[in-house]
Amino acid sequence: MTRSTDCAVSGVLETTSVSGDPAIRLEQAAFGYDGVARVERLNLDIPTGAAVALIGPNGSGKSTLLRGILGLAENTSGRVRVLGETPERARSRVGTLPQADTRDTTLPVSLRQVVTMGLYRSRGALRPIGRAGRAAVNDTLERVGLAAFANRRFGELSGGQQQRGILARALVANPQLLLLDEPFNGLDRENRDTLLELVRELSSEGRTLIVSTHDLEIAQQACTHALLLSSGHEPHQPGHPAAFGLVDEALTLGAVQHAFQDVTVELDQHTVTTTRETEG
Ligand SMILES: Nc1ncnc2c1ncn2[C@@H]1O[C@H](COP(=O)(O)OP(=O)(O)OP(=O)(O)O)[C@@H](O)[C@H]1O
Repeated sequence: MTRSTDCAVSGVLETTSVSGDPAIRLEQAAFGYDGVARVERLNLDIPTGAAVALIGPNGSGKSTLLRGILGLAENTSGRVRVLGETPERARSRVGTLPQADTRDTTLPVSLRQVVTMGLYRSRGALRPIGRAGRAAVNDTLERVGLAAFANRRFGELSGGQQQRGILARALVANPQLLLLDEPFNGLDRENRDTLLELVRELSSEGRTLIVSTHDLEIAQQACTHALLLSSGHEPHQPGHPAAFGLVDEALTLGAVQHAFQDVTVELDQHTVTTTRETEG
């Protein structure tokens, strides 16, 4: 099936070919809060198995879009289908990694307990985890390289280890779709590379991922597709897509300039200082 994206930029990918059922279908969708759209004009299919870099300046609506896909931000207009269902019904099959600054690291819980929480979404908190659940927690901790830290208090782990622990929580229930909100923020080179490798692996297993990031190099290294959001050009105007498609085709200089406006961005390892454009 072929559908058109609602791209505001000429010269970027206008049409994306998609085969099979998309993991996410957005039809003129908008998401926001208290009846006010914060990101809009979303008209695209995210193919099953794609790893999508979600890129855009601060306030362009990346987190709001991810929350909308989870059914946690209002779908103020249009239609959204996630894994063939409404966001609320699909939620138990979706793993999430929220932004690091939204975490409470003061709670007296171990890393193992944090990862185990990832099983509650699909099973409910009252059902015992059982042997299979404990094995899933151990395997997932092994996978993210944190088996040796299982009983360590979560708040005592380094930022990079916490990030991998939260990823393990997202992975433990074997989700088909993963939404990672700025997972690379604040990571040193080693943790960044480990996480990059994990993202590639998860994608090669056929899972669909959306990874929000400010780093275009990460998008190019780990993702198949890119969705570039532009902030509204007037204050309080909702964000909207500037480009969507295969990563090399969507991340053109024109699309990046349109999305980032006055911000300095990195493109193909060269620093590009973009200038404000008026929308044509
Ligand atoms: N809970 C909320 N209630 C009302 N408005 C909100 C809420 N959360 C975010 N917003 C507003 O929605 C807009 C988009 O915010 P959002 O956090 O989705 O952007 P973002 O692209 O993820 O930004 P950043 O890169 O800074 O995380 C902003 O204007 C923000 O102030």
